[in-house]
Amino acid sequence: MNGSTNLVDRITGHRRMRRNRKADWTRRLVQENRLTVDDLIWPIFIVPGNGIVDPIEAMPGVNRMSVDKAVEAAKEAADLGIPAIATFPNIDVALRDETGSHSLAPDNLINQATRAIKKAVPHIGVITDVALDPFTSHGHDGILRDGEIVNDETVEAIARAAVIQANAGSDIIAPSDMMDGRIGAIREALDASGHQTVGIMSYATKFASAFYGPYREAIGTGGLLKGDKKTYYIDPANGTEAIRDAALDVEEGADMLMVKPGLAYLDICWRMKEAFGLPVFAYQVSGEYTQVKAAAANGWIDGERVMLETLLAFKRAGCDGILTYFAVEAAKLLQNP
Ligand SMILES: NCc1[nH]cc(CCC(=O)O)c1CC(=O)O
Repeated sequence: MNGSTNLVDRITGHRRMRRNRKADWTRRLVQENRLTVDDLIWPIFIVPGNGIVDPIEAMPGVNRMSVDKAVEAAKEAADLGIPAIATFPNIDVALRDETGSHSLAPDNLINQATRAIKKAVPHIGVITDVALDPFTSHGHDGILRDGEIVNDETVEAIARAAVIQANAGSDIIAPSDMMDGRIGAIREALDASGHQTVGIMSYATKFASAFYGPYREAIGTGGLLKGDKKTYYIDPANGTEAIRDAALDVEEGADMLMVKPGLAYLDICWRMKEAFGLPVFAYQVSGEYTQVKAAAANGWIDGERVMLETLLAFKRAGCDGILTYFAVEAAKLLQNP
């Protein structure tokens, strides 16, 4: 067939997308988004004790670590160039109560971990979640009174806990509880206590999702949680409501925004970035991690490629970075592809 007058040339008018895809070098030249180690935040789980590395069954490759081991992990992350870690505690059940009061203990597990990590690895960022769920006997993120998660009292407690976390050396406070008014209250409390440089990464749009299952096993709230979190997390059906919720956090002084879960909410990532221009992070949560690991373990997908593809998808969706349990694995691959 005559190449210049063939059917496809007539249809496309000689515009062929495949020219830019024809070789590795053209593909590299036109690549729009790149994943780098600077995009990664590594969430880790802390348990009491010493020398403990306790595998989490539903999250193959992820462990609960005692503070000394968490310090080693933070060193490894820093050596790989990972900018920040996010810590989550699994505290003794005996220390959990209706109001999550142990969140206010200056020497609780999360604050111990922050102190130890900042002392040993000062140049890695430490992001601490300030929600009450690791500390409540019912597994909810707030104070439970007469079957209701009470907003304003929870906000007061969270703002106090934020100051205590900042005193321990936390660089960024990340409230994941979705109470109304918490960002403004935390900002005021931090500023009033001299922590003007401590940032706030708001879990601005956190959805009432089924993807959090393995995390609840990891911090030991799975069996405790009564009911669900639908009175404070966002309905997965609602995108516009999510943007409005994030807008309030921006007004109240959030420095960074987060979307959680990640992959099922890429539209929200994009809309947040467009709407506010603030740094936007996606949290690729436990259930997302587990899906990839489980399918890969069965030989049904190429786990490494799927991992990198999902992480890159967050960049394409406008995210500035990703909280991911894959952080170390991805960082190693990015160093030595
Ligand atoms: N404040 C709760 C909290 N903090 C982190 C996660 C989930 C993280 C994950 O699934 O990886 C959750 C959700 C929940 O248990 O309801």
